[in-house]
Formats: sequence, C-alpha cells, structure tokens
Amino acid sequence: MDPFIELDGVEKVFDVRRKTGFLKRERHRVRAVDSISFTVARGEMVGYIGPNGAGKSTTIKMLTGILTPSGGRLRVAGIDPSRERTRLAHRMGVVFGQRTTLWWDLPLIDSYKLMHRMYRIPDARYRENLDRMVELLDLGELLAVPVRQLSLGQRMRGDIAAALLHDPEVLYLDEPTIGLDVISKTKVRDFLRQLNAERATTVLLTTHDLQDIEQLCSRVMVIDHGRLVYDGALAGLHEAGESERTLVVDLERELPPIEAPPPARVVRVEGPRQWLAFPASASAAGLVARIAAEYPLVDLSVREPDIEAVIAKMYAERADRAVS
Ligand SMILES: Nc1ncnc2c1ncn2[C@@H]1O[C@H](COP(=O)(O)OP(=O)(O)OP(=O)(O)O)[C@@H](O)[C@H]1O
Repeated sequence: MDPFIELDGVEKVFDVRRKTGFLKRERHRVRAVDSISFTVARGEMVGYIGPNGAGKSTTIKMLTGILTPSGGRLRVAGIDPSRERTRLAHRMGVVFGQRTTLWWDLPLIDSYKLMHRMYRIPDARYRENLDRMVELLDLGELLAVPVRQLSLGQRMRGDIAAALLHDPEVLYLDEPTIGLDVISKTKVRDFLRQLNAERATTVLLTTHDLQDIEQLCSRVMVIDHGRLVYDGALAGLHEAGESERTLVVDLERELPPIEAPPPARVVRVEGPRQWLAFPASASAAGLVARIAAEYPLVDLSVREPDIEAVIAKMYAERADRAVS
C-alpha cells in the first residue's frame, strides 16, 4: 500500500473562553480530535462519518493545512499541510457543501478563468480539464450564468469542477450532496465514481447521507467525540454495531406472540403477521425451521438491518458507555 494520507496520533485541542458571569470568563478546552491514526492509500475513496460535532470538519481543516494539529504527526503526499500549505494546494481540491469557492456575481466561466491563473494551470491542461468537466457534470448551459442564479445542485456541480481544474491528486468533500435533489445527487455520485476510477484521485468524503457512502465507498471511518471508533468495510459496521435482522412471519391466523428461542424475540404483532428480531450475525435457518415446525406458517421474509439504524445504535451505545 502506498499511504497517501497518514495520521499518527493526531490531536486538535481548542481553548475556548466561556462567559460565566458579568465579567467572568472561564477557560476550557475542547478536544475536537483526540489521537486519531489512519492511513489512506492513493486512489482510495473513503467515507468519513460521525454525528454533529464529532470532529470531521476539524480533521479536514488539518488535512488541508487551514488548522495546525496540537499533537501527533500528519502528512499528505509526504508533506506537512500546515507548514507547506501553498505547495499542497496545487495537489488537492476541496469542496465544502455549505460554502462556495466561486465568485458570486460572476458567470461560472469567469471563476474558472480566475482559477486558471491563480493555480497557474498550463493552458492545454486547463482547456482539456474544463471540457471534460463541462461534459461530465453537464455544465455547458451554465457557464454564462452568474453563480448567484444557479440552483444548489448546479452550483455544487460548478464547485466540484472548480476543485478539479488543476488535476488534484486528492479531493476532500465535505457534505457534497447536502440539500440536493435526487437527480443532482445521482449526477454528483456518478461523476465521483468515474473520477476515482479513471484518474485514481484519492477521495475523502464527509457526509450525513449514508447513501453517498453506500454507493461510493468501500471503506468507511466513523468518528465520535474526536475518536476513531470504526475503520473498515461498510458491511462490517453491522457486526460492529451488533445490529439485528428482522424475520417477518405471516401465520394462517392471529395467534399469541411466537415463543422463539432467545435472543430472538417477537417485537411486533399485527393480526396474523409477527416481527421477530434476532442478531444479524446469526443464521436465520434454525429460527425459520423451528417456527415452521411449530406454527401454521404461510409466508416469511428476512429484513436486513438498515445501515442508518446500525450507526444510530452505535452512537447511542457509545453515549451510554460514556455516561455510565
Ligand atoms: N474554532 C473552534 N473553536 C472552538 N471549538 C471548535 C472550533 N472548531 C470546532 N470546534 C469544536 O470542536 C468539536 C468538533 O467540531 P467539528 O466542526 O470538527 O465537528 P463535525 O464533525 O464537523 O460536526 P458537523 O457534522 O456538525 O459539521 C465541536 O465540539 C466544535 O464545537
């Protein structure tokens, strides 16, 4: 593996002053990122998720060199971002879903022309990249439109193109699909998939929309209270979250709750239909055989745990542990 992004025990502590009385201020420290270590290989597309205030944006700001870590070691392409931010700027692209890097009053194309000069992109490369972005992100008719007149989805596509005109090796995306309609989301996701496949651009993606992760990332990192609590395949989150699957059983008639072998248990009864929860890691076969032998079974289906529920459960369990 060629580690492109490397974090080793990285920390970020903010000193915050809080007003506690008329003239009284109290200082306290917020540990926004708490000893995080991970590596991302060149060409990987990784999801970086966590609840509000978990430390995602702080991590991205350190990766881009906007913030300096309070401790630990951080390198991107072998470069310390906070020390050599300008050198790294030519090799990375950043898109913040809630902010734009485009000039509000100018037509989209003028922002691109300004970036062409700012990043000193060679003419041929600029033209080639621009043509490609215009085609893939469907920007043709938007180039002459002032940015403030673009819809959110159009502006987001415009911002993604802007972040990629200089051919960065790594792209940081902070909520790239926030507020977009389904069609725009699909366009953005299709484009990112293609970019990653064709150019092997390394992508770190922060999102609250788990479909972004499901459709784009084979690896996901979960951060909570500044700590990395999971790093692995999306599918593995089910086990990490100790989630449950549901067996939906249709009986011939309304009956009292099925007596299932624990930990399986009936969680809902509606007429002849009953819902049984059982651990996602267990096989359904034994449970199904037992119910079929003892009850007048008409039909059944197994429902996989919904990934959002798994993650919500994971956060809730960690919060419980922190309190107890
Ligand atoms: N400049 C700052 N000064 C003081 N505290 C800060 C600063 N920036 C972030 N924090 C605090 O650090 C913690 C992590 O914030 P961060 O913005 O990184 O979270 P996040 O995971 O990106 O959240 P969200 O999903 O809401 O954007 C929060 O408690 C936040 O209040």
